[in-house]
Amino acid sequence: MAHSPVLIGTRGSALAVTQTTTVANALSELGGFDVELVRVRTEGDINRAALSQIGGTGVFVAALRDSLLRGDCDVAVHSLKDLPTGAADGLTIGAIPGRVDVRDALCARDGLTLAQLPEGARVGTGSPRRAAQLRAARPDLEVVDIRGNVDTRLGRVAGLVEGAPGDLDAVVLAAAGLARLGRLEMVSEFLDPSVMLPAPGQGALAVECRTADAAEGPLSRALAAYDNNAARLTVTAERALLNRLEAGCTAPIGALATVTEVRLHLEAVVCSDDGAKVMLRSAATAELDEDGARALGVRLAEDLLAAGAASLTDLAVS
Ligand SMILES: NCc1[nH]cc(CCC(=O)O)c1CC(=O)O
Repeated sequence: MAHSPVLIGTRGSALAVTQTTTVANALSELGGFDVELVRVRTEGDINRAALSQIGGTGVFVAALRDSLLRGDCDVAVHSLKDLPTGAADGLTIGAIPGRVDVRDALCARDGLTLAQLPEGARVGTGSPRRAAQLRAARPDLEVVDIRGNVDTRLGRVAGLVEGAPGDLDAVVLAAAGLARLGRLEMVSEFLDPSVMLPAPGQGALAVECRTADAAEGPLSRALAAYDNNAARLTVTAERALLNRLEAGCTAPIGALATVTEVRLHLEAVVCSDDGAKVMLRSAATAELDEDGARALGVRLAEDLLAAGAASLTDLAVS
């Protein structure tokens, strides 16, 4: 084992391979071992149905986890926002690297901002969270359900990608994914979290490994060194909220934690999924430690439940 490379599992999409390569290089450098990428196809890549209809959470994740548990890879790299909040038997999140831009980004034709889009403009997103917040900001927009990888979605915007005719005025994508793919020039506006709260965990990666390998050895040391405290605290708070609401990554819930000098601040929104312009938004702060972060997420979730969050969206069914 000592001389064989550490096998790093990844989905096959351009975004996944880009972010996994970043992680693999960092771990190799920190741990002084060789790494090798292992591509794993996931249900989310194969199934073309609308993401919200594939059923259950973690469609991008299950195959990578199976591969870890079988020993086909030693480490799996996930986009954190795609990772179900429940613990996986025998697996541990060994590292959460520093977060990149957490915001959602509007990629519109002709450089238009959200405010500049003409009345009735067609905006594509497959995310109920983005759809609800778009409708709240601009009730006149026509929100169009789209799927596909980042390039496919950008190609839907008229005049944005050469050779793609495009049938939409804009799409909304995570700035993080666009940045990792070198496509930030497609962004016409970075949406402020006061308008569009990102998904819990957006802009963060999870480096998962077998629990037994997290305890000792070069891989465990590399993971510990790669872990970023602010990223772990903010993601812990956001995911504790999501978990308490018993919701998954397709629920119309936004959450963003930020570290101020001495406190952790968490803001969240629960949207109604019937297209009505109803949202519940709340915020709270806590001490800067992992228990405090978890408690903060639970507390804010309970505030939202007390305010009627469960009547806005079907929270128990992910
Ligand atoms: N649900 C798909 C997904 N999962 C992770 C990212 C990239 C952004 C990130 O790492 O948070 C994306 C694309 C998108 O939402 O635009």
